[in-house]
Amino acid sequence: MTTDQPAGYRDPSGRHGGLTLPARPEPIAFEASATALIVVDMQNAYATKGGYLDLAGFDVSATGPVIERIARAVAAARAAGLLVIWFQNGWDPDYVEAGGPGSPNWHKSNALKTMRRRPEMSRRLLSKGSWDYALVDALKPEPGDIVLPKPRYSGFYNTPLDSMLRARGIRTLVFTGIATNVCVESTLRDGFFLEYFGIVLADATHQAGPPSLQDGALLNIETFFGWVSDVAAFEAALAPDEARRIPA
Ligand SMILES: C/C(=C/NC(N)=O)C(=O)O
Repeated sequence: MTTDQPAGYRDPSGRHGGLTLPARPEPIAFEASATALIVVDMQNAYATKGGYLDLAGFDVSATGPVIERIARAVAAARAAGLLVIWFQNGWDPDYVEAGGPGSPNWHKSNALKTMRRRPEMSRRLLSKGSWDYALVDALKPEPGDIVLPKPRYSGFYNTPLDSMLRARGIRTLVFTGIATNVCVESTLRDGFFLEYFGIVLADATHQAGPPSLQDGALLNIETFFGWVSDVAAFEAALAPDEARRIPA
């Protein structure tokens, strides 16, 4: 849906843009040139059987359709000229970046806990260069995209993400990926504090844990931190005007 605002218009409230995305709790305006699509941690670790989440006992059996919908969102974003950013979560093979016992990450990371329980997995889970760390085969960054390694759940923590976004005038972040209740929500929350407008495409995300965590994360986001939409609505909002016109 287009508005009659002039090109380049910036609403001082930040809710700028000539495009409108139907979303909960209300539609949100955005501008393609000021929006990035973020694909969170679509690595074998999180989306493939035999990867970290699966080995740690989390259900990854429903990630196939999520991968397909992420591919659709990426294609729609690229066609409309949006910046696409791929997060990759993990650490060096010696896990120095993971922090030792002095870091809460060492105590809470289920990947690190799994490796402590099963030493034969050591250096395999979420370590840079491993199959587990690699993005799933079906999703491929292209030239012009940004691939951003991150060492903690939030993509803003100890990464150049904020300056990369500011340098490009990005104000709206559209999230896809895994896990809704961990790295997606953590990054969207940090973005909220840094004045970014965060939108989750719910059907292009998947939780770590029971489905109640997906529902809880989405409800929390739409109530307190951002907006929740879906891939079909995102595609329709980005479709060229002619595609939106109803035939006579
Ligand atoms: C549980 C978990 C989630 N990561 C994510 N990408 O949301 C982890 O990294 O341990």
